[in-house]
Order: sequence, then C-alpha cells, then structure tokens
Amino acid sequence: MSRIAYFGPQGTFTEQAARRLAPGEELIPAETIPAALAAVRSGAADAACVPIENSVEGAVTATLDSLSEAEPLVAVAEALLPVHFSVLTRPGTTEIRTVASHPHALAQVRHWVEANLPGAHPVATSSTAAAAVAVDAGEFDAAVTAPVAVEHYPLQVLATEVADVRDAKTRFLLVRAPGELPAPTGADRTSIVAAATNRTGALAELLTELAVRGINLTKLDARPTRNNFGEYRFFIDFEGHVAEPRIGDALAALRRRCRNVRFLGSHPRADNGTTEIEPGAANEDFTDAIGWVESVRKGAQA
Ligand SMILES: O=C(O)C(=O)Cc1ccccc1
Repeated sequence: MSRIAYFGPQGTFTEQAARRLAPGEELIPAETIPAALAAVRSGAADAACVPIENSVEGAVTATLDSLSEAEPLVAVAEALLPVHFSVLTRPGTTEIRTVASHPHALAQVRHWVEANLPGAHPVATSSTAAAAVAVDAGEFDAAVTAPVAVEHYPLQVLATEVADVRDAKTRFLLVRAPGELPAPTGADRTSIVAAATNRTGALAELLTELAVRGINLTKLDARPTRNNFGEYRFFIDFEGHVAEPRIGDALAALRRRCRNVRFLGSHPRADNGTTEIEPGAANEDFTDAIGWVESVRKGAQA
C-alpha cells in the first residue's frame, strides 16, 4: 500500500481529492502544503496530494512556491473537485463574531457571510479543517469547511451548499519524486517553471517557443523569486505530454533559452479538455520533418 501525504488535517477538500486520486491507499495528513511535499522529498510518503488552483481565487501560491524549491517533484495525476462549503459551529452557539477558514474559502463565501452573519470577522486558518479544529477548541465561533468535515469534528451544521460563485472548482495534484511518467492519453497537461532573466522580451521568448509549435497554454502564473525585487518565476501549463515529439521539441527549446527550467510533470487532464493541434504542428509533422532533415544529410532527399 502506498503512503499518500495530503494537506490536512482530516476533513479538508484535499483529503477528498486524495481519496479520489489514490483510492484505498494509506492517507497521512500534513499540517501545511510544504510539509506534505517535504514528506515525499524525505521518503516519509510515496506521493502527496495538494491543491494547485481554484476557479475563483486562482493559484494556490504555497503549492507553486514549494514545487519550485528544493528537490524536484512531478505531478502524475490531477482531480477537479466542485467546491461548496458547510458552515459549522459548536453546539449551542448563539452569537457568531468570528468566522474562520482557509483564505481561499473565506474569499469564496464573503457575500454569504456579509448577508447571513453581519458583523462577523473573518479569521484565516491554515486549512478549512484547521478552522473546524479551532472552533471545536473554542477559539472561533464558526468554521467554513468541506462538507465532510462534520463527520470528523463534534460540530453542528449551520448551513450547507454555501458559495458566492456557483460551480466553483479546485484542481488538485498527485505529486511524486521523478520516476516513470504516466503514459500519454491524447488529452494531457504538462507543467514547467522557469525563472526568466530580467530583460526585455525574456518571457515573450519562452512563450513564443510554445506558440510557434502550436502548443496551447492552459495556465500562466508569476511568483517572485524572493531573491531580487522584480524577479519572477513563471509557472506555465500547456496541452500535451512530454513523450510527444512536438512537446519534447518545445521543452528542448525552453531548456536552450533558460537553463533553470524545471519540468513539473505530464499527466492526463481531469477537465475534459481536448488538445488543440495547429496545422503543421502534429507529432507526425515533427517526426516527418526530422526524417526529412536526416535524408537531406545523407544526400538522399525524399
Ligand atoms: O483547506 C482545505 O480544505 C483545502 O483543501 C484547501 C482548499 C481551500 C478552499 C477551497 C479548496 C481547497
């Protein structure tokens, strides 16, 4: 049985995602996202499940930063979970002055809290389930949690299906140490991170290598390197799998342009997305072109 570290404690959305991505495996809660990833780097876990992006709040920056630091890790699978919240209180609570949760959760229920708990102060906790633990301990009055949290903590449900934005979703990754990659499916996602140098056109050059090969981007995030003010790392997701000739060609070009490019994985997409292929940019076009150059070199132009 594999050991899967996840961003916990018990009852987080990430635990639900881990159950979906690694059914039947041993799940080990970690207090923070960096701690879940550190468990894989140290060998204490075989894989980790962490949130990566939310359709309302955008990137989960703790995950981006941890993936770009220390030993490389690669994403081997993803899950897309609908996100609506429950609001939990201690039994007998009559007045709600503080509402605790993960910042991404608080941002997604702001209007609901204003309308239904006027005057209540939002308080950030490390995760939605950590808010439930704190409410149980008497530190805050209400917790905004995943629906499953009520099964783990002795709290009562004040409201369910709470969300300012209908159909909000969060994408989660299953991350491992580099090793065998998942096989390409034809609907895959590849992720990289690169610290472009601070000069005119540096980011445009990286993006152009993808654009000229007809590769469609699915996400672009910038994070400060933390070394020099104004220096950024760019996290780029795009359609395709590194095993494909067209994607391998693009990665080789990125590596030529930027020695510090880091491969963050190729895996099947969970969003039913299809892969766009521009005319002349199919894998056969790349292999055919390489074959043609080889024949030219041999003096036998086909
Ligand atoms: O705190 C959690 O439960 C998480 O797994 C992170 C999170 C927070 C808010 C929305 C989706 C995921």
